[in-house]
This record gives sequence, structure tokens and C-alpha cells, in this order.
Amino acid sequence: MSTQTYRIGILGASGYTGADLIRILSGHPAIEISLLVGGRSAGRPLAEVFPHLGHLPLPDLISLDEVEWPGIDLDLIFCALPHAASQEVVMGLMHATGHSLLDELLIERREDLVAATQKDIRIIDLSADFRLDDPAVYEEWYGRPHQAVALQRGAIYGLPEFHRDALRSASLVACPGCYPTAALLALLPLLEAAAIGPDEIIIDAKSGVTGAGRSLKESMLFCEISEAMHPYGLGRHRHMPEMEQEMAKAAGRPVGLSFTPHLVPMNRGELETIYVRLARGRSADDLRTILAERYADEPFVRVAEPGVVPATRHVRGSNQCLINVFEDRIAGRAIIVSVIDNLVKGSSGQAVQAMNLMLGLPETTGLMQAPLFP
Ligand SMILES: NC(=O)C1=CN([C@@H]2O[C@H](COP(=O)(O)OP(=O)(O)OC[C@H]3O[C@@H](n4cnc5c(N)ncnc54)[C@H](OP(=O)(O)O)[C@@H]3O)[C@@H](O)[C@H]2O)C=CC1
Ligand SMILES: CC(=O)N[C@@H](CCC(=O)OP(=O)(O)O)C(=O)O
Repeated sequence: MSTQTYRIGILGASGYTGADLIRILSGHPAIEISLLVGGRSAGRPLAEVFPHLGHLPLPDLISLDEVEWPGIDLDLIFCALPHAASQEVVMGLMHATGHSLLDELLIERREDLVAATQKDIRIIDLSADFRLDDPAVYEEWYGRPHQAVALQRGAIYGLPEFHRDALRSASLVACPGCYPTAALLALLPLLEAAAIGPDEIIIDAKSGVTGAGRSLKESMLFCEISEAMHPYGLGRHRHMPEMEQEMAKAAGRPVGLSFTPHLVPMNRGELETIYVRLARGRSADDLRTILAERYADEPFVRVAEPGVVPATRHVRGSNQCLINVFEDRIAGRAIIVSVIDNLVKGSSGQAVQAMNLMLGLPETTGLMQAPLFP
């Protein structure tokens, strides 16, 4: 393995995914964290914002305005900002550093800001801004026109198990949403094999509260979240078009999807119970075999032993996705359970997995921590 060290920046370092990126990367042998950018937390030492990371030798949080992009010495940036903010920041930093992706995509450069000799900084965006192929779909679901349509089209969808080769040479990666990650890993092989009916997929999802980010929201108050749970986004959650886009590619035709997320009183973790119709002649065991064969060599996706019910505790703090398939009492149907940690395989861990591919490092570097159990 190469002994080269790569210089990394994190935008949105004071958020939940930012904190987990720092946690994971601090154990990565080829990475030096050189830039940490916060929003309201800018100017504060990281040890004050995140005391649990205080033992690490890391730079203080600075604001976006303080970053001197032209000439900056970074190999890769994680952008863990909210959607909408992300697309503007990514476009801005590409202009400021004279990124060659702008030329490839024939985007007009602001020549005054271009530093001609600067190497391209690879970018991994954790927000939803570069996941959707169609700008009209983005506008419909995110309520505003996309401000960097060409970049949206030029980004690689960062699900390594399905886009590994494209990720190796990508300069802009769109990390999948947490709900889509758990669903797509369970369903794409089955759709590719035409083993399930693409018209009647029902995904019942539960997420821990970190899925909603760290900014204070009235609906996230302890007294209203603890000892309770509720569905949200009923019939219209913004992860639906993302899942439909990727599932349609696997099925070779549009899919029919019902998806209902629920907020449950736990910090991290995500569980999806997925109801599918079996294709003619297929059994629940067949689905399990297809998944087990598809993921036999994958380090981060595993089909549980027959009969073992995946639980969020089985993956907590790890980059693992654990899946299993069960017979339904109703003939012709099956139940699939898929679990991930939303902050690891659902965001920061998956982002580091993509980074390893982009930098030519072994894909598992820094990511083999076992889950925290119990
Ligand atoms: N949480 C999760 O499970 C997942 C999250 N994601 C996506 O990852 C991204 C980050 O999520 P998460 O870490 O949970 O979010 P948080 O709300 O926890 O953190 C957001 C970060 O962005 C900074 N920030 C917010 N607005 C601005 C702005 N206008 N300019 C500069 N910085 C800003 C915040 O700084 P400060 O707090 O200092 O103001 C903070 O560092 C989001 O796009 C989210 O949708 C994707 C998959 C899963
Ligand atoms: C519990 C909770 O609120 N979860 C978030 C999804 C987190 C995520 O993956 O969102 P992005 O698409 O923004 O990356 C939600 O439902 O909006």
C-alpha cells in the first residue's frame, strides 16, 4: 500500500455527519485532516464543539469566508452541508480553484478566480444536491431550481457496491441518502434479476434522530421524541425520487414504490422492513440466495444467517449493512429487512468508502470497525 498522505477538508464539520467523518478519518492511515469548516460554530476550537474529539490534533473550525481557495493544498473535500447550500458552495469552490470538471462540462469559468496550476480537488458531497439525474425532478421535490445543473449531471452516485468503477475516476461524488442506501442495497440485485415485481414495493422505514441533523428543531425536542414515534413525509418524502431513479435503472423500467419513514427514539440507526411481490416461480429463499451471492465478496453488505432478524444494534457505529429475507404468510410475497447506521453506511462511512476508491486506496481502509454491541 502507498505511504502517501492525502490532505482532506471537511465543510460542515460541526454537524453530525461532519463529526463522524472526523471520527472515522482520524483512524485512517493515509489521511491528514487539514481544513475544518463550520457555520455558526466557526471560530471555536473543535474540542469545545465536540469534546469527544478533543484528544485529536486537529485544526480549529473556520468559516467558509475564511477559506482561501485559490492555491489551497487539498486532495479531497467532503461537503457535509445542507442541500441547496451545498450546490452553491461546490460550484463556488470549483470556480475558485479552476476545477477541470468545469471545462469537461462546458461551464463558463470566472477567469479572474482561476489558479491555473492548481490540482483538481476531488469532492464528495453528502447532501441530496447531486443525486438526481433530472433537474426538473430536483425542482419538483426540493422546491427550487437547481443552481448547478451541469454539475448535477456530472456527478457519480456514490453507492460503491453498484458504481465502483465510475467512482475510481470520479471528481464529484453524490453520496446516497440514508434511506435510499438501506433500500437500494436490499432491492437492486432483486430488480436486476427480475426476481420481484417492480410495481408493488412497500418500504416501511425507521430512523434515529441524528438522521435529521444537529440544528435545533422544535419537533426534535427530547420530550416530544422520547417514548414516542411517528411517521412523516407520508406519501411524499424527498427520498422517493432518488430510490425510484436507481431502482428503475436496475429494473429497466419505472417502479411502483410506497415509502413511509418513521422517527424513532434512538440516536442513530435505520431499519427498513420491505414488502415485495415475488416474480412467478420465485420463493423467499431464492431472494435470499440472490442477495447472498451478489454480496459474497462485499466487505460492507452481508446477508444474515437464515432466520436471523437484522436489528440496528447489529450495525451500530459500523459501515455494515445487514439484510435478510423472510417468507410472508401471504403466498407470493416476501419480507426483507435491511439495517444500517445512518451516520456510517448511511453517510460518513459510505463517503469514506467512496474516498478510498477515488484515491486508489484499499476500499476498506479505516472502515473495518466492528459494530458497537450491545
Ligand atoms: N444525518 C444523517 O443521517 C444524514 C445526513 N445526510 C446529509 O448530509 C448533510 C449534513 O448532514 P448533518 O451532518 O446531519 O447536518 P447537521 O445539521 O448536523 O450539520 C450541518 C453542518 O452544516 C453547517 N452549515 C449549515 N448551514 C450552513 C451554511 N449556510 N453555510 C455553511 N455551513 C453551514 C453547520 O454548521 P453550524 O452547526 O456550525 O452552524 C453544520 O456543520 C446534509 O445535507 C444531510 O442531508 C445524508 C445522509 C444521512
Ligand atoms: C430522520 C430524518 O429526518 N431523516 C432525514 C433523512 C436524512 C438523509 O439522508 O437526508 P439527505 O437526503 O438530506 O441526505 C429526512 O427524513 O429528511
